[in-house]
Amino acid sequence: MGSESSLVHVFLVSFPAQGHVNPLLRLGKRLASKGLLVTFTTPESIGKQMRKASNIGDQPAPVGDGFIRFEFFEDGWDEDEPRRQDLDQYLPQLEKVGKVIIPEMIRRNAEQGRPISCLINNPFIPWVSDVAQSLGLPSAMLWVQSCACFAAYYHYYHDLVPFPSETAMEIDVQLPCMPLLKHDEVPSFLYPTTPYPFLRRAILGQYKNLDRPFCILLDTFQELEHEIVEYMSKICPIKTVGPLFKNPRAPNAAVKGDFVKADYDCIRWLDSKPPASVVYVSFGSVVYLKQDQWDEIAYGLLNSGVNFLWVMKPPHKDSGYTLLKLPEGLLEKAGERAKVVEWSPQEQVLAHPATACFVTHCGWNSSMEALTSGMPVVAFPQWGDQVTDAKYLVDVFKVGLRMCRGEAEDKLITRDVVERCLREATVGHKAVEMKENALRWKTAAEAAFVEGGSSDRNIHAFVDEVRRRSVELTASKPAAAAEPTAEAADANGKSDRQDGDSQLVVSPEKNGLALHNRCRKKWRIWRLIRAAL
Ligand SMILES: O=c1cc(-c2ccc(O)cc2)oc2cc(O[C@@H]3O[C@H](CO)[C@@H](O)[C@H](O)[C@H]3O)cc(O)c12
Ligand SMILES: O=c1ccn([C@@H]2O[C@H](COP(=O)(O)OP(=O)(O)O)[C@@H](O)[C@H]2O)c(=O)[nH]1
Repeated sequence: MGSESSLVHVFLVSFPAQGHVNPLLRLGKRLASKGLLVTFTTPESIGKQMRKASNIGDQPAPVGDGFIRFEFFEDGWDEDEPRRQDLDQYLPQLEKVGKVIIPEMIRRNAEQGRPISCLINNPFIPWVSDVAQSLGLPSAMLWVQSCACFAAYYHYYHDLVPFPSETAMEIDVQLPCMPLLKHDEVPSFLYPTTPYPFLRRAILGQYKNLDRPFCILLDTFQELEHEIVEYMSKICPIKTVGPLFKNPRAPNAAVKGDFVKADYDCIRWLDSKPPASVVYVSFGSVVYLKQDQWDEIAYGLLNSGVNFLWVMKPPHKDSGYTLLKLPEGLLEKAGERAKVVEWSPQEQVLAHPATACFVTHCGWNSSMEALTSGMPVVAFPQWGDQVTDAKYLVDVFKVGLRMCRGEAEDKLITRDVVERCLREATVGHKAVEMKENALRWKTAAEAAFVEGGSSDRNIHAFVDEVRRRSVELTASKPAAAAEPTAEAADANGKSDRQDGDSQLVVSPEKNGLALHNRCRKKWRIWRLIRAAL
C-alpha cells in the first residue's frame, strides 16, 4: 500500500439519497481496495447524518491497498430547508451550487497534493460529467438500478419502442432481450399518469449526458442479466461490477453510509430464533405505505404465526407523510415473535441463518442484497424501478412471490392475502424451490465478485483504465486538475461536448504504474516550482 498522496485519486459525487449513497460508497470501497485513493462527497445535510450514524472520521480510512476519505459540501440551503424534499426545486439548486463548489474542491485537492484523475457520479446529478469535461478530466457514472431498467429508460428516452401513453395506457412493452413487460411492469415513472413526473425527469436527466462518461458501471452481474447486459454493452460502454456490497479484499464494515444508526439489537434477537423462522419486512428508505395497508400487513404477520422483524422508520418531517402506527395491542399479542426497529443492519439480517424470507419493496439495492444472500423474497413493489425488479425477482430469477403489483393498482392487499403469501414463502414446496433458486444466485454472485470473477475483472479493467487516463492526464496537462478552465469557473458547463480523449491523449505510452509514478514526481516538482514563483 502506497502512502495516501502517491495514489491515483478518484472523486465520487453522490446524490444525497440512501439508495444512491450505498452503491456509490460500496464502489468507492472496491476501488480503494484495488489501490486507489477515493474521496466521497455528497451534501453536508447528509454528511452530518452519516457522521453521526456511521462512524465516519476525518482521516482517510485504509481499505485494502488504498484509502477512502470523505469531504462534504454545503448545498447553499439552511439545515432544515423543506424544499430538499421537492426534487423539482432541489435538483436545480444542487446543480447550480455543485458546478461551482465541485471544481473548487477538485482544485483544493490538487493544491494539497492529491490531484484528481477521474470523477464518478450516480443518477440525478448528471452535471457532474459536465464539470469533469470542463476541467479536462475523465468521468464515469454508476447506474444504481438493474440493467433491465437501464435498458427500459434508454429505449424510452430514444423513443425506440412504444411505451404506455395517454392514448394507449395499457400496452405491453417488448424490449430486446427482455421478457414482455406488462404495462404496469415498466418502471412506473414512465407511466403517463405517474404522480412522480419529477422522478422521471430526474432519472432521464442522465440520458441527455450519456455520451460524457467513458464508462457506465452497473451494480449487477453479468450472469444475472446476461442477455440484456450483452445487448446494451453493444450500445453503451457499460461494465457490470456488482454485487458491490461484497468486497472480498476488504470486508471493512467500519466504513458505512447509513443515514440512521442501525439497531443491532435485532441481530441479537435473530440469534435467539431457530433457523429460517423469521420474516424480515422492510420497504427501504423512501417508500411510505398508507395506514390501512400497514394494518393489513401487521395482521397478516400476526395471523400467519411467523416470527417477524419489521423496519418502521419515521417519515421525513417535510415529506407530508404521517407517522405509521401498529394496530393497538398487536405487539403485545405477538410477544417474542416480533421485533420492530427504525433501521436495521440489512446486510447482516439477510445473511442471518434465522431469516427465512424478505418482504421487500424491491428497490434495486435490496434486490441485489437478497439475491446475493440466497434469500427468497415476497415482492411488495410500489413505484419506479421496483415494479420491474419485482417482475424479474418473481418471473425471471424465480426467487419470489408477488404480493402486489405496485402503487398504481391502488388495491388494498388484505390480511388474508398477506398471510397466505407468507405461509407459501416459508413452508411447502414453493418455499423450497425459491430457496434453492436463491442459493443458486448466491453462488453465481460469489463467482462474479471473487478475484477473477466477471465483476472483479471489470473493476480491475476500470481501475487500469483510470490509471491509464491518469498517466495521460498528468503527462499532457499537469495543471489540468489544479486550474479549471474558464468554462468551469463560469460554472455553466454549457460548452458542447468535445471528444474527451482528444484532449487527454498525448502520450501513446501505455506503461501503467511506473510511468504514472514518474509523472507524479514531475507533478510534485512542478508544484514546488509554481509555489516558489
Ligand atoms: O428525495 C426523494 C423523494 C422522493 C419522493 C418524494 C415524494 C414522493 O411522493 C415520492 C418520492 O423520491 C426519491 C427517490 C429517490 O431515488 C429513487 O428511489 C427509488 C425507490 O427506492 C429507487 O428504486 C431508485 O433507484 C432511486 O433512484 C431518491 C430520492 O431522494 C427521493
Ligand atoms: O432497515 C434498513 C433498510 C434498508 N437498508 C439499506 O438501504 C438501502 C435501500 O436501498 P434500496 O435500493 O433497496 O431502496 P430505496 O431506499 O432506494 O428505496 C439498501 O442498501 C438496504 O440494505 C438498511 O441498511 N436498513
